[in-house]
Amino acid sequence: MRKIYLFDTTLRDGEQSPGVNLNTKEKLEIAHQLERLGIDRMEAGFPAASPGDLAAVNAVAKAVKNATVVGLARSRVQDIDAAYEALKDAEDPCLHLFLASSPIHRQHKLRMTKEQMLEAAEAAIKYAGKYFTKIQFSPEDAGRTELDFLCQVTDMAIKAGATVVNIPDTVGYLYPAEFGNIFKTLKEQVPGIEKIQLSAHCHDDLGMATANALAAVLNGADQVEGTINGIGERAGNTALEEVAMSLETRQDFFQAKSTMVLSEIARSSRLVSKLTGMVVPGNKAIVGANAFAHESGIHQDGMLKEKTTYEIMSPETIGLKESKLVLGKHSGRHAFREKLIDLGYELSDEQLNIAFSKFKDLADKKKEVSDEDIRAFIEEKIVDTQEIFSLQTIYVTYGNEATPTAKVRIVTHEGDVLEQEAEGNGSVDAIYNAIDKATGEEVVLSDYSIKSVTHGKDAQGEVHVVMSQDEVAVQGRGVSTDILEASARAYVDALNRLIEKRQLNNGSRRDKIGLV
Ligand SMILES: CC(=O)SCCNC(=O)CCNC(=O)[C@H](O)C(C)(C)COP(=O)(O)OP(=O)(O)OC[C@H]1O[C@@H](n2cnc3c(N)ncnc32)[C@H](O)[C@@H]1OP(=O)(O)O
Ligand SMILES: CC(C)C(=O)C(=O)O
Repeated sequence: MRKIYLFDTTLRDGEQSPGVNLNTKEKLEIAHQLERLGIDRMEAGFPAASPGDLAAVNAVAKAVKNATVVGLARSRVQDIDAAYEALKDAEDPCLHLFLASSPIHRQHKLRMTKEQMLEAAEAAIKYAGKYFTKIQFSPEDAGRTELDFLCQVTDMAIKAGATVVNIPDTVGYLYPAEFGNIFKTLKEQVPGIEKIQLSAHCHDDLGMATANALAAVLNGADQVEGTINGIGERAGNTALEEVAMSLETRQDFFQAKSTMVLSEIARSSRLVSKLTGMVVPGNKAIVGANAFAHESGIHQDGMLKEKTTYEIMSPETIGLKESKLVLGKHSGRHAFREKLIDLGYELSDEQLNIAFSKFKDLADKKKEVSDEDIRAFIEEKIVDTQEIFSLQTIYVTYGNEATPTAKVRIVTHEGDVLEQEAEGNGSVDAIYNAIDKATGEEVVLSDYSIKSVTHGKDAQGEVHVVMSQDEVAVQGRGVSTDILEASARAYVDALNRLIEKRQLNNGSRRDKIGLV
């Protein structure tokens, strides 16, 4: 197996993400985590950018013992001097020099001819050779550079003393076959190429940063550059966790490996996200919240039977506890039953069917059904199988200048339909008056409270009521994504408990119910 060196530039190119600014303490925290992650080389910053960055690179250079610490510099004396100042205390320092080689950059940005570019880069590499034994040279925008000129640049860099030549697809322009071909060509055509390491630095403008880096590996690259979570200038860089997991998962194909400590991936991702403020998208490969989550019934059933049906990697490998089966509107009975068992509910098949249809109703209203949601409706509905009254529909008319009215339809356990309409001093009061009229019950409501049991905009509201009749007091509870529905359910629940109690004491008073 060939070893692929990992060069992390979270602290340099990653920090170039708009809005990201890491202070020395934060850079040190990430640097230490990168050491735990087993990164070979880490680019700590661009010392000539500011005194603050010079100090931060210096702090990382002093602190890091298990990786090469790299500083970036333009091909200018003052940048190289600043980098030397920053890296002089490192155990294993490396200078990263760059100068653009593409026609667009030569003509418009540097205003240099090919010859001037070659001369300036050569002079810089030679000057840096006085201070550094490890020098990486990058022809910026190599991806859009004439291939024969890129061979010339690489040849010059090797002869001037570079130890690594890094090929950047600076603007994420190339396709994997094209990028791979650059490495193949350099390997075939540049004399002495075997004396140095070749490296790939890709950007994700067309979503191909990882694919391009892996194409480079297949064509002889020794090193891949990237960042944690793929952060970086514009659309970002190759995500190193994607490269390491690709090499691990498809060893059969790549015949190469990295020494990344895979179980530190999740922790590294969380730390970088926290300190940079860059949220990891849920669907991000490897480290997104959904990368090991399954929502649909058929997938969940497959996962419960054999995980490899829908997972090519295991979450434990990257330091996560386990895969998640997320309950939502696409979930099926297998996953639902498993969740109930996890939550400590053992239901009969009949109860499971009732609960499953309740769950589907709720899932139609909510994006994701949480454990609290399930507990709420299981405790509300399954425990209470004896329903004298069940609420079928409510309609409420409300306007701040009109009297609220409510119309309810209730079905009794014998199948009778009770429908009534009433006014009230508020929507809830109107609902309760309509239920009283429909059921014929005379009760005193002594308490009403409402709270949210789940989170977010589609949270479920839980209503508690306390009512009494002839000195018998009961509580009722109702849960719904709609607070008026939760209020109605709590009231009907309390009525059912009241009647149950009364039946136990006195026998049935169904004669009082006003049927429609
Ligand atoms: C592809 C990459 O990611 S490269 C790294 C990009 N990162 C950064 O730029 C972050 C740090 N940069 C900075 O803080 C500033 O740009 C500095 C301190 C480096 C330079 O600032 P300034 O001196 O004000 O120059 P400014 O950034 O406006 O312009 C860049 C100059 O460097 C030149 N330049 C660009 N790249 C190189 C290079 N590799 N070698 C030599 N000169 C270069 C430009 O042609 C331009 O020169 P000019 O002033 O003669 O026209
Ligand atoms: C400095 C170089 C390697 C760079 O960041 C790029 O070209 O994207």
